[in-house]
Amino acid sequence: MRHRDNATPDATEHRDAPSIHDTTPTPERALIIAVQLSGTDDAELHSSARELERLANTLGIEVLGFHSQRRSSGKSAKLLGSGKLEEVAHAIEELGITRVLFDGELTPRQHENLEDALGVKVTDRSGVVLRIFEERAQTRQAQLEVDIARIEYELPRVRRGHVADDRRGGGGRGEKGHTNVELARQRLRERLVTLRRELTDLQQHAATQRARRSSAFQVALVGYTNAGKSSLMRALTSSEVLVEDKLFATLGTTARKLDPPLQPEVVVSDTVGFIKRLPHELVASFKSTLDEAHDADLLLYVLDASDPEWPDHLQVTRETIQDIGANPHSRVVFNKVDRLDDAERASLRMRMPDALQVSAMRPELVALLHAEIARIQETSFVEESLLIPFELGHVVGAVHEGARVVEQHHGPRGTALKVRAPAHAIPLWRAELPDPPVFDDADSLLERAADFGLELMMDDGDESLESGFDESGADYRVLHAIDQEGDSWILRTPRRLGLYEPARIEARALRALSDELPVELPRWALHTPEIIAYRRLQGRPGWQISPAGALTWNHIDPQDPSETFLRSVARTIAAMHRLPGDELRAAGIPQRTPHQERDHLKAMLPRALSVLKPAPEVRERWERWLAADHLWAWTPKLVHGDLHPGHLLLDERGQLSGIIDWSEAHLGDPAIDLSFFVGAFAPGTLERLRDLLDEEGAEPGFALVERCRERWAYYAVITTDWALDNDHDQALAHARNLTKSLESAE
Ligand SMILES: Nc1nc2c(ncn2[C@@H]2O[C@H](COP(=O)(O)OP(=O)(O)OP(=O)(O)O)[C@@H](O)[C@H]2O)c(=O)[nH]1
Ligand SMILES: [Mg+2]
Repeated sequence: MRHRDNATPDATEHRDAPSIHDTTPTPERALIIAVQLSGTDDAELHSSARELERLANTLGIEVLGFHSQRRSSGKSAKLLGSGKLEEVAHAIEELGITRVLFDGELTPRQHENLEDALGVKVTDRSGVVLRIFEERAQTRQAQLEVDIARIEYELPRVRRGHVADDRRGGGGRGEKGHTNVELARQRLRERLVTLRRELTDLQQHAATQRARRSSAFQVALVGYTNAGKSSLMRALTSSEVLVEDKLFATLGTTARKLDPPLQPEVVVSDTVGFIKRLPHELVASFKSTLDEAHDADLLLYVLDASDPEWPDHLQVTRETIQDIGANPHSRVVFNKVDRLDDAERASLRMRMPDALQVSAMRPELVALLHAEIARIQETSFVEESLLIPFELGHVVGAVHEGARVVEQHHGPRGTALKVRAPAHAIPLWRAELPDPPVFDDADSLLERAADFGLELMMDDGDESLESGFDESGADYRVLHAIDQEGDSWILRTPRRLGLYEPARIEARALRALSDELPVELPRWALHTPEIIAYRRLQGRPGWQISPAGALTWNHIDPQDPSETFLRSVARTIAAMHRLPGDELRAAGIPQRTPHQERDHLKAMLPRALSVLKPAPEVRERWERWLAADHLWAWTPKLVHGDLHPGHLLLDERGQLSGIIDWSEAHLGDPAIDLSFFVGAFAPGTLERLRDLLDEEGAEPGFALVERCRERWAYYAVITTDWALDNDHDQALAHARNLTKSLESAE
């Protein structure tokens, strides 16, 4: 019965086991055995065994029974007690069992002992999964990954005096005995090196292939095996992808165009299914098959709605995706809802209101998924303008293919295209264009705006504005301009290169927020690395600082801010707190968790201390705040990040009508925006504002007043850090004054 003299048990099986392609009428009959360790409850034990049964079915093995035993350790050489072994041996007799499947991983020693005790072949979980992977590996890459996993699985087992059998050749089949062990191992290791090298080459090739189509919006279907990923893929792309009611129908990924097509193009990728407790030898090869998920713009977590274990499946899938460090926008998709009745669908909707309910078998539901993909693609778009010199006509073609062109302007220096496209696509085209200049005179900036079709003149009619550039900002020069109709515009141009990426984040934040808040936000009509232009908003900033440093307040009295003003602020902040974090992250708005924020602030302290040399009690105050865990338990909310009165636009009555400069916007500590009410207004203002925030339903978190006060006290450190980075003497002087005021307050 046993053939173990010249091969490990698993390797032997390959010769004996009926392949799933065999027409053999009698399927193998198997029992599953398991060890129940303390800490594993019955439900887990059985669900894992059911999964192993499905895996076995995939290999054409029929499972006829299940035996388990509670043990304190899975490490003993015999694994099961002798009584249990007898019970299993008896069942083997009774049912005509030809194979025992162990739901776990066996050491080579345990493997041997079990086979000796039971008299039939034994396969552990790794062995089963490996065999499925081998059967299903279709692409060369998948085959290589599985071969590598197989050799890694075999290598330690050669030690037992058996020479491993590398099924795909080269491993030394038939070589025998202890004397050849070292030689056999050496060969396996050499083979491993060759396989790995080939795999690396192939992966590089795959990566370049991905890069080539990456101006397309990429959707990846991920999820548990048998959830219906391949079926959905086929329904979404009208293509033939292998679909089978077996686990692991898909190994290796495939990518196809969404059908009906969208503009710009959407590519859908299918991926390998997940399982719980993936054998460790296979983890690496499995994860490498998830590269597509890594690069995706949208991940669809596909769940089988008719499988009661979907919550587990979702968790496993999410954890693995996190492990590989992928963090794109994602949606949960329940598939196979055709198998549910209305009540079941309603209850799923209660549990997962944001999940889509679809069925690969129902075209009208597939159409819903198609529409959702289109909607999410749309939210991923950014709107920017490109000026393409006439000699680079091929870029115009590429842009038309990969973007939605919303405006086109032919000027003397080239074709200007205003496009809406996935954020990652635009830099690909920009890379082919000449670098834009830095503008330090107003006329050439206006001329550049005209190249994009925006005809503006300098605004020298308004007495309160400086003519020419406003040079007060550290990063941008600002120009006030008017158009043909006399409407006012703001033009921003960076003082240096390298501000394009932060500006893109600001653009995405503005796009995501512009219709969501009860006040006006800038709408960028022109966005390029060198110019940002928008219509000036109504209202006046709460304060203005003259070039000489004099501060004037508009429409509010900082000593007694009106109820109208404070309520309008509270209402806006409440609206910001209500925005769903997921959507904002998906729209490209960065997040800082309490942990990250604290580390970020801590890191500034040493340099600021050495420059500011504060009194000991001030230093202690700063350190105490950073160490007080209870003040760092807030939930990240949308914050403006630099909400001083100069960024608040007010109408005549002092009501907030607009907010400008969202360059620091992120998901973070709500106290950041509110701390200015400690620093810039009369004592007691923050407490008044807090009560209004409560009334308006804002969620700034616990201990708000203390958090704002301490954050304000730390503002001296933050300002110092910024002043040193930007070589800004005025800001440094300001930070010193703040520090002094803290000393006298103590
Ligand atoms: N009733 C029903 N069955 C479906 C649906 N979608 C898929 N199936 C069936 O579910 C089984 C698995 O489908 P696949 O598309 O191969 O699943 P997969 O997620 O790609 O599986 P792996 O490639 O193994 O990870 C097949 O028998 C499909 O016919 C659906 O919406 N409704
Ligand atoms: Mg599949």
